[in-house]
Amino acid sequence: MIGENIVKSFQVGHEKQIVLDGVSIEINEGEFVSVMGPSGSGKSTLLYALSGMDDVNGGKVSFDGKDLSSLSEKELADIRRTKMGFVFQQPILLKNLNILDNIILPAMRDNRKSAEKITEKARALMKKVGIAGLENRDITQVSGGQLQRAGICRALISNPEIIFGDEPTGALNSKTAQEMMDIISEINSEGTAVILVTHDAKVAARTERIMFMRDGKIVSEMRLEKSSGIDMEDRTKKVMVKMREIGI
Ligand SMILES: Nc1ncnc2c1ncn2[C@@H]1O[C@H](COP(=O)(O)OP(=O)(O)OP(=O)(O)O)[C@@H](O)[C@H]1O
Repeated sequence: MIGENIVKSFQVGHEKQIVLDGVSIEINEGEFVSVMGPSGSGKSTLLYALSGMDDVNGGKVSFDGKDLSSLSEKELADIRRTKMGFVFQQPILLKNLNILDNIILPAMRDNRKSAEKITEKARALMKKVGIAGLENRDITQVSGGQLQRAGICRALISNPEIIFGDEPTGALNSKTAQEMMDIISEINSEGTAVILVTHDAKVAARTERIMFMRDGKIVSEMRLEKSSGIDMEDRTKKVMVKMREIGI
């Protein structure tokens, strides 16, 4: 996925507010990237631009060699549904469906797959993230951490190439957040690229590359090794030093 010189502005009253001011970013296959920066620096807007959820005012976003702006609404929706997965701070699940039906919903629109196969996959994912047995629960009958795990299963049901996470651990306590990061790291180690926005140095320290944003620009970048077997405390400290250095 390549974003070249992305510009995004919003009209607020008579004023035009530039929120992304020429951002270029490349995410390689299977990479694990995070975006940090002060509130309002444009992190979520960048995720929306890269995933085609929002159009851009300048520059170009390409995915699998295709310029997103050249695609029809349907082509774009198909790419989002089959190649991209989304995890938000609060999972967007439907109230009138149980957990299992919420997870399988995006894949049920794919005519090439049988409902049985999709359900099988959903059950395997639920087991993997530790929520097996909650299939028939209503979304109001599970904890925040369990709901977030269901959101991850839903994001993974179509085997996406990339997962976009907008503060995926933001609403969780620190223990559950780390468990969630274990799951996301495992998904990444199996080949899915991940880009996530976070305020948490501990979360960013789990990734391989951190992009730091300020006022709609990427102002710095930090590379870390693949995280397995590395002292996370030391890694987190390094991220915090960098944050302090650039004033975040
Ligand atoms: N639809 C919109 N209309 C007008 N302004 C918007 C819109 N969406 C975002 N903005 C503005 O763009 C700026 C960047 O917002 P964005 O949500 O990308 O920031 P962020 O870095 O993700 O912040 P946070 O860490 O608080 O979530 C903010 O000033 C916000 O008010």
